[in-house]
Amino acid sequence: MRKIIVGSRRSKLALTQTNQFIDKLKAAGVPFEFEIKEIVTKGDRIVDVMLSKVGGKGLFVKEIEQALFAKEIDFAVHSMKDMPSVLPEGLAIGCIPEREDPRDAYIANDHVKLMELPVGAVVGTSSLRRSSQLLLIRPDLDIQWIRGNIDTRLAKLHAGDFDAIILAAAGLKRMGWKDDLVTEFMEVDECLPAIGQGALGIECREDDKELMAELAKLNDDNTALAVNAERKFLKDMDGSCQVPIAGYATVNEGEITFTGLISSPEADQVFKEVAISRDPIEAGRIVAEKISAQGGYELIQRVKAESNV
Ligand SMILES: NCc1[nH]cc(CCC(=O)O)c1CC(=O)O
Repeated sequence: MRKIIVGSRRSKLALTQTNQFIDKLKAAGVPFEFEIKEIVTKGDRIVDVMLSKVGGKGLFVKEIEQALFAKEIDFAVHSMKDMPSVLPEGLAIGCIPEREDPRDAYIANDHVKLMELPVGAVVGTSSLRRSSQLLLIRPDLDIQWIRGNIDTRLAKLHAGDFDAIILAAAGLKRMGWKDDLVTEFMEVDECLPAIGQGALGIECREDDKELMAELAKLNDDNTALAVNAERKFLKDMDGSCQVPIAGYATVNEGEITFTGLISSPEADQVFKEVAISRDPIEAGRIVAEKISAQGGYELIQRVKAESNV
């Protein structure tokens, strides 16, 4: 029986996601043995710098992709939202399993609701996407950067460093946290999720046909359609962590409804558009075109130029 080496970052969330996916493969009767090989990525080593300042998305995947090319590993389980919009030549997404909750979770000390926080309350997030959308609802909040894994962030919250924090619901649920930890789940129309949030992407070598065929068994067609629309938007907007970018698609009987958003970091300029199509690429492209036509593309270029000086 072929032994598949699975690469994983060594964070608790990454290892949990990897183990849960391997369990699903086993339950589907996939005829392989599995061994996990832990890989430390640049993103794991940088803890105190704002991610958007040090190069964004690629940080968590580069070392893993090198290990794939070197055949040290056969596949890796990524959070889709950490994956750049274009994969290197020779690598492929073997499957996109069913999506977890895509929403952001607002967690406050004493469960004080977002609209009931005192003026100037301190909210922790390290995501420009979350902070800019939060400022649209509560412009008075004092948003401060928070880094570290889920446990670290919760500890900082409970120690009183913050009045509230925002985390992805998917990470919390996969780690086994119960819903009562969360003060409010932010609905997607008030805080549009990150591209791919809640979804996993299984990355492998494109020429490993034997593995690709087995991975395909765990593909969730609707999640894949939705994520493809979201990632087309990301690609067309030339998205990077420097600009708040968000996107979320749902699929109903083959029809994809995709909403994309770009905003300035200060949230004084926000572009949000919707497209409906049966083709995910078209859905993503139309929203990107609409937003670009209104000045969204210039906004991205401006923010990029400013952050490079
Ligand atoms: N940015 C890190 C990251 N990448 C994926 C998740 C959670 C799981 C997911 O979104 O699929 C998280 C944590 C968070 O944003 O709270």
